[in-house]
Amino acid sequence: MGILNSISTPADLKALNDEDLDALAKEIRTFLVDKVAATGGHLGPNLGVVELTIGLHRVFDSPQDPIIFDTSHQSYVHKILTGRAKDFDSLRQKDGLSGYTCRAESEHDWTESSHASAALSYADGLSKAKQLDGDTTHSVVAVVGDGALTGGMCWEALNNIAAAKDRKVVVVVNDNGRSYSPTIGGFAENLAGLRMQPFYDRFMEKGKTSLKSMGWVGERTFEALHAFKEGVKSTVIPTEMFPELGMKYVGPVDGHNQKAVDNALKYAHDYDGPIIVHMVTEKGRGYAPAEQDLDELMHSTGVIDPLTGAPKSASKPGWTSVFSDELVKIGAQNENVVAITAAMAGPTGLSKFEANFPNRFFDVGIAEQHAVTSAAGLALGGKHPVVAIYSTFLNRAFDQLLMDVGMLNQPVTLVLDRSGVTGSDGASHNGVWDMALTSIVPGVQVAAPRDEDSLRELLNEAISIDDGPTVVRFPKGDLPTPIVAIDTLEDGVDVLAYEDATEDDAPSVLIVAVGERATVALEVASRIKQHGVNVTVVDPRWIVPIPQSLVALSDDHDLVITIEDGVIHGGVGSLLSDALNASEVDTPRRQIAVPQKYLDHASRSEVFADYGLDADGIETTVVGWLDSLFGE
Ligand SMILES: Cc1ncc(C[n+]2csc(CCOP(=O)(O)OP(=O)(O)O)c2C)c(N)n1
Ligand SMILES: CC(=O)[C@@H](O)[C@H](O)COP(=O)(O)O
Ligand SMILES: [Mg+2]
Repeated sequence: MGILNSISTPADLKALNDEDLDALAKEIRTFLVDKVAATGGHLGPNLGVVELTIGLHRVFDSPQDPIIFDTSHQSYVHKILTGRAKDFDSLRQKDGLSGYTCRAESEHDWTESSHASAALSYADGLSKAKQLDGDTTHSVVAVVGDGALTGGMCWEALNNIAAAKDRKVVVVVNDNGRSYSPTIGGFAENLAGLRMQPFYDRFMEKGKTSLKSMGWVGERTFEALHAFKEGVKSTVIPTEMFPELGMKYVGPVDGHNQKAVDNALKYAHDYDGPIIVHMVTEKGRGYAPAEQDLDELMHSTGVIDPLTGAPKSASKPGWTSVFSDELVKIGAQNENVVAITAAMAGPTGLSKFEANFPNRFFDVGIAEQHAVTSAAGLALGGKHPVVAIYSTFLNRAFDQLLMDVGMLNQPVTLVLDRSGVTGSDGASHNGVWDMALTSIVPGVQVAAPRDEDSLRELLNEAISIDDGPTVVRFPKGDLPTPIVAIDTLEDGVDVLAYEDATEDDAPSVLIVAVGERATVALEVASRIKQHGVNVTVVDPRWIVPIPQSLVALSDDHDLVITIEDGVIHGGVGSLLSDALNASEVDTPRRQIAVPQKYLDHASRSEVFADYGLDADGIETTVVGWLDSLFGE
């Protein structure tokens, strides 16, 4: 690690010679494998941007030239080169290094949301601010993946960036042909065409003389052409791409040839206007287990053996695998059921459905807004679409749910994996907003399963509903121990427990447990009955609209507590309180929910402990309420 240890700021990169640069890239790859194998993280994406990121920090002067990473899961090399190599043992851990760019960590980090396709919009705005401040020398650089480029915001931004010929915005397309799986769609095919276009043919048409007349770029291209004929794909072609946008295009550049990378970025740095640099890279490059992971090229790994890439701990069947299995069963029985993913078939459990029903499976790219409204279109055509996306990414498609699906009462089922606190991916990945958001949609029905059986039941129930949108939400991770209801009320609410205090005429507490929170609710009930209260625990199963039996039950109790894994504002607790108000039921109500804030990264259990959302914390809070309400 001789060279890497000598790099503490990007300035240290500028003096390195070719040999040292080559050695540095090798050392960074070794470092990435060693560190990420131990912590888990986005190994594949970062192995693919080593030379690209070195080039960025050699050519541009961060942070005066802001560098914005789209999604920023591929910003580990950027962090290494900006003085944070020493922190990688704490990657994605509580109080440790974030897995995404983080302004609190460094002046070199500008953004923090891990939601894709936003970097170009940030860059457009930042460059406008610079222009207003009279800064016409610095560039704003946005690194965007081919996957993220399938997101609509990118094209909204490009439309604006391309129009401002006097703003130095450098769009670096990190084209590895992959989201998780191969990137799909017309644009992706276009990029692939460019990626595969043998530069050689094109130049031969143009004639070498014309190239030589093109000055520096022509000379470099001519040299590269000869290099390419020996199989090295590194060339710089200033051609028009995106003709409808009129943006200058440089590339395709071999994103692992440091000289070609530096040349292309230098050209972009010196170019007085908006420019696209198309870098062709390989996700997982240089680490055989990643290169051999043909499904996802180790897009995201848990803790692995660095030598073999094998997971250190076997994954247990989780919520996603149950959904995956049940949807295939439903698809076999109902040919109108179709499935949609936004570039995440594997992580959302749709791969089995795709394998079984390829014609009824649609991957729309990282395009959640399009996914939801195209689902409305499929529903208008008589299908029952199941849109499987992570809860946090539904935020992107709220208007589409509200106006394109809900207003037309279309039978679209949204299956929201990673609902609730996910933890290690930080604030923008917690799926804590979906209950507050979806419950706004008139006519929507939202279900929250507590275990495997209820997930299977509720998924079937949701897909059988054909007069409006339905939502099924479940958390990340392993399945809880099954919880069997001891009773079921007329509107489907499951009674999970009656815990009786020993004291006569003890106050009665109703706990409404939302989804997976049923497990902790039962634990809390068994504890608080020791404090002289009778406790009933129920699981609504369908949480929107609020089941009417909860209103009657609340009226029969001295205190009603909702426990949910979602933000407190607009969650089930709020909805139940609204329903009680509407029925003039004045039973005291309290909410155990995620606070209305952006939560720093930590494990799910650490976040729960920090915010009093684990059994101990909930018990403490509830006992406080009991004392203040019923204390002697
Ligand atoms: C709006 C949104 N949808 C989905 C994701 C999940 N996600 C994270 S990275 C990724 C693939 C990104 O592909 P690309 O932009 O090509 O970057 P690469 O990993 O190839 O470097 C996806 C789908 C996300 N972060 N944001
Ligand atoms: C960067 C991104 O959005 C995802 O790759 C994210 O890391 C989700 O990870 P899990 O699939 O482990 O929840
Ligand atoms: Mg990609």
